[in-house]
Amino acid sequence: MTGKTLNRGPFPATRMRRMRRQDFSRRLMRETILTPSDLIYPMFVLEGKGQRESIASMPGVERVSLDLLQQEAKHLSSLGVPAIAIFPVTEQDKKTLDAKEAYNPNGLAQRAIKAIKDAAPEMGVITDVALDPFTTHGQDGIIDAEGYVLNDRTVETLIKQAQSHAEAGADVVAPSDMMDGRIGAIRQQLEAAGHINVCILAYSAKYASSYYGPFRDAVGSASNLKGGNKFTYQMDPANRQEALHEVALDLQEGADMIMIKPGMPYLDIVREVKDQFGAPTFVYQVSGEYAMHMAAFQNGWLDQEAVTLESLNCIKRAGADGILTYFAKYAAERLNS
Ligand SMILES: NCc1[nH]cc(CCC(=O)O)c1CC(=O)O
Ligand SMILES: [Mg+2]
Repeated sequence: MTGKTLNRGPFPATRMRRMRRQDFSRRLMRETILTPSDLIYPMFVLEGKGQRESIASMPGVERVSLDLLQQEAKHLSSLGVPAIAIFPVTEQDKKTLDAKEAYNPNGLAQRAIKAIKDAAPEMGVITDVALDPFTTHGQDGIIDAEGYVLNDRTVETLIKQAQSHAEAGADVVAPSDMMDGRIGAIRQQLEAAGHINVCILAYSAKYASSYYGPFRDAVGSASNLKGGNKFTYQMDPANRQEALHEVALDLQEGADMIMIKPGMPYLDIVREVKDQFGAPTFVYQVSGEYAMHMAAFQNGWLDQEAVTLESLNCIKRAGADGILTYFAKYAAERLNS
């Protein structure tokens, strides 16, 4: 090193740091701005009154009865969160092999829809169309003697479930089951029944992910599943082109919105789907993603506010028009403050 002069090279005409130097110019060049309007809050609902249960693997998330759901809906509405996605916790004795509780007009999900609409009519209500909360084995469909999930037999039941949600007042039905042809079948049924303005949010590229563990604890399907998996219908995490194929089919069949799930490990898929189709694209930051963030926050290893908002902002930057996240309420509170 001694005796050598520093070669500075040509004087830089472009200094990228000029625009980063002050807050005003950082704000002017910011490409992605997260707002409460980007967020959808998934909520677990329970029977009863004044009931509130915590979920060990999802600190800060609770299962709540319908009266508390109504209070939450009003609060979320005042924060500017546009929609709630509801997930019923079905009592064990209502689970059957044919999952008929899924389309009970007085079922918990159907009453939850009405409860939200009564309390906060402006709140968008999104329902989960899938059979796993209603089957004794925790699979998303009707099974044969070998335990294989039967596609067309399951779709027959999903149609009834979606229609019952529409009749209860759902704005959006969201099939999360990954049966083939269900979007077209549900669309046809809704049209025939006069529910022409009910939207379909298709979980189009839903991967067979191990990040769903805490959700299965939350809805109580983990114990029913008995260590089983969903590899015969959900997608292999190794696949990319298959996701594009799935999205293309769901859009052809009449989906209004499509979803990629999980979120953060799958943002390459989000970008590609958004670029290729340009349709309203949603991302589910799932229970396992929430759990690992919370574990780090609770240990003091990561800063909760900064990391939460960064994670959501990055999902939006990747191409999401909206994000289902258990951080929706927290993030909207932070964004409003
Ligand atoms: N139809 C089931 C369903 N709907 C939403 C989730 C997962 C959501 C999450 O992990 O937050 C799952 C779990 C699964 O497929 O087993
Ligand atoms: Mg499909």
